[in-house]
Amino acid sequence: MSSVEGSTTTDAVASARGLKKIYGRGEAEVHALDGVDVDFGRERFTAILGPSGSGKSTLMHCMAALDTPTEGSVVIDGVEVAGLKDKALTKLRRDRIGFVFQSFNLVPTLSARENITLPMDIAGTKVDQEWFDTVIDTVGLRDRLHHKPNELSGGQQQRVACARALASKPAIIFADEPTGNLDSRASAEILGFLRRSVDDFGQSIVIVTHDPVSAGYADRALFLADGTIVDEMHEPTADAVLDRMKGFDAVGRRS
Ligand SMILES: Nc1ncnc2c1ncn2[C@@H]1O[C@H](COP(=O)(O)OP(=O)(O)OP(=O)(O)O)[C@@H](O)[C@H]1O
Repeated sequence: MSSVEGSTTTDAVASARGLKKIYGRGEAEVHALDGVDVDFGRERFTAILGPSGSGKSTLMHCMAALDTPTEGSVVIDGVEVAGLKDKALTKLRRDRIGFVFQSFNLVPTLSARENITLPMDIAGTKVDQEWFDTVIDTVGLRDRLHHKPNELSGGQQQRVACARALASKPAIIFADEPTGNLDSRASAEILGFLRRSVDDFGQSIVIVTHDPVSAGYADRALFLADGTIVDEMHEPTADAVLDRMKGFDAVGRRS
């Protein structure tokens, strides 16, 4: 087992065992994930950190069933992802997984409201109005619902993306550098909102971040290097995470 002791727990909403991802062949072969065992806790906020190229995005994409691992297993909310047929995979992604991208990924021709309800509209699921109201009030979007993405600031667009992820009450939300394109004030708003959705609504969240301050909002920080989990921290503070990151040398290993 290559993960650090303690990165697996019993009350997990998402788990990986022996996760490997190899890109390319022969001399161009890259082991982006090199045997990851990890559990993401239910109703917990987890941050994944690590140097550039350490495999953070690959791990997120494999966990969120957006990419297929070369080896190993991923279980989301009790469902083994490997071997699911297209229809079942689409249903898993739609019903149990939310994803927030660094670049917002909103549909430019739709209003904020339409973007938020789009996954449910496509699935033919009825929008739970009470929950919709709770979500948009929490992210402070009520007076922006009829605006198109290009009429919104970056922070507002990311709030729409977070509301879209939350609206279907997924088992877990993965967010890949959700504040990477935002200034510090908008970042704090988004992270505060993600934190509240864990504390108030019992949402489970995993984010990838380069930023120790962002990791400080999480319950747990995991550190990746060279495609494996090399360390973890419970109740991380920005200072403690910064100190830990200074312990990586140029290729990411603990110095
Ligand atoms: N589609 C791909 N084809 C080939 N190699 C890839 C591909 N995607 C990622 N890689 C390689 O896999 C490794 C891990 O990449 P990944 O994007 O997961 O790292 P990361 O930690 O998210 O990096 P960053 O912080 O820079 O976003 C890197 O060496 C990268 O070059």
